[in-house]
Amino acid sequence: MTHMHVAGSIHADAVSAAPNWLVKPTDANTLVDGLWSGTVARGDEGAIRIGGLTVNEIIEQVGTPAYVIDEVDFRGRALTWRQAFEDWKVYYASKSFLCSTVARWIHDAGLNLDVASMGELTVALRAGFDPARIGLHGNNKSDALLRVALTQGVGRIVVDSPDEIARLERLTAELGVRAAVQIRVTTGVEAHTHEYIATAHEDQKFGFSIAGGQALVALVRCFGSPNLDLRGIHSHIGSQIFDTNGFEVAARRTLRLMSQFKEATGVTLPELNLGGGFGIAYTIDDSPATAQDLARGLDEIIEHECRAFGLDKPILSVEPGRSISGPAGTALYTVGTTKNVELGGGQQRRYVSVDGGMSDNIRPALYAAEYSAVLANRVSPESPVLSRVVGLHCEGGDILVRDVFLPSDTGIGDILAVPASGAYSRSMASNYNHTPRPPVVSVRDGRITTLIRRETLDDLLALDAGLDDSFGED
Ligand SMILES: Cc1ncc(COP(=O)(O)O)c(C=O)c1O
Ligand SMILES: N[C@@H](CCCC[NH3+])C(=O)O
Repeated sequence: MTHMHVAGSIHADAVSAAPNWLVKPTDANTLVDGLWSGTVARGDEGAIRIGGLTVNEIIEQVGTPAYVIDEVDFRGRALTWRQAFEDWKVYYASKSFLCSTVARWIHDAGLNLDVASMGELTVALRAGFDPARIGLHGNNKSDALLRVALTQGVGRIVVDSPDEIARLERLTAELGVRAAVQIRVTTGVEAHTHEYIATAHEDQKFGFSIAGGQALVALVRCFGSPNLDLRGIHSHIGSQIFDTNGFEVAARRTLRLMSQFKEATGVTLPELNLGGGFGIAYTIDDSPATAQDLARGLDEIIEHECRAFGLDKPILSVEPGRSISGPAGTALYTVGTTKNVELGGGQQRRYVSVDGGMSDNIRPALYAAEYSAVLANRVSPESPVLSRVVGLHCEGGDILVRDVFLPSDTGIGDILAVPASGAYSRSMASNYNHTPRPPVVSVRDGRITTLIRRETLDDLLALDAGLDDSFGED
């Protein structure tokens, strides 16, 4: 199995060599392979085209900032994951991006769906997603959420704590139903990613510890519980991970736990879910594995470990989110102001302010995540200069792209395109500074479809219970 570099597009102290995206390119207009969704290319007129439309045509209809999903790319990726992991169940992690249309695309492609809140579950059910193909996550699921899951027939509930086991026992008895459950375990794997998105080390909130013994206790307790149908184990080690060693260690530790459970009860657990977290390319330094390579590698690991523990191969699942939705999305912004800052030693940095910012992409501020950007509405013959793409919010840390070379004449009214913006951008967007959230549109064969409309100031004002309705009227 391939062993990739660690940290990917997230700044980590461990990254020592200067990243390639800090090397001045000969032509800043080039669209680097691997960063853009499938139909993106520069048209003859120089503007970027997505789904058969130039960005100029797209923004004429939807404005900026906007998230643009390349429908063919998104649906193609979903299908690729399902085909690559053919004997596995593939759950699309809806937290990366969900709306009713996306839920239907995922359903049509034959994938299952991972939801982690009442909101995500509600969108999925309202979109008509088969509840039996939904897995429910969360470290603090409320009675109300569990009730909906149990009454609607959600396929798997991934149990995260002893309190939740008790809650499920009470609710299943009350409702007269059984719940198919997996136990979320922490494997102690230190995933090589930003600490905020690593989830399998011991000192964090998710799951039952294998090393501490709580995971085995939880499994045995659920096994003995008449209304709980214990199906297996769930492990998720973190997100934006390139180094597959972590999955290997997690597989070994979860299978060892399965063999301990077999020793204790005589029963082989039928299912193992290895979670998501597979890295994607945000900059030219990221080289993610293909779904086919990942499937082959994970299969080999599981088969090897099952032989070693004398276990039958369980029914396996993965839960990719970012690797399906991320590369399919491009964010478009309009440049509003620029300024040059002297860095010393004759160096300059050009600040390029756009009409969005940390409210539509919090990842750079939250994880020091790196992104790329290009001038999208035209090509420029001017020399590339070191630039920083910043937003319009009242924060010095309101950075969208920390370091990028843009043509020196990039200026007011130009459009910037940021690739790999389909995951955890809209889904983590906020209304900071009372900023309405951008729309999400899909494009395909020259046609634009609104998936989520642009929020308006009226949407925001409607929540303000203290406002006089007649404000602004004559
Ligand atoms: C339980 C679980 N499954 C799947 C995912 C999807 O992760 P990613 O979008 O990085 O593939 C996450 C998010 O990290 C998660 O918490
Ligand atoms: N939100 C994170 C991923 C982790 C979320 C799920 N555990 C990101 O943007 O990378």
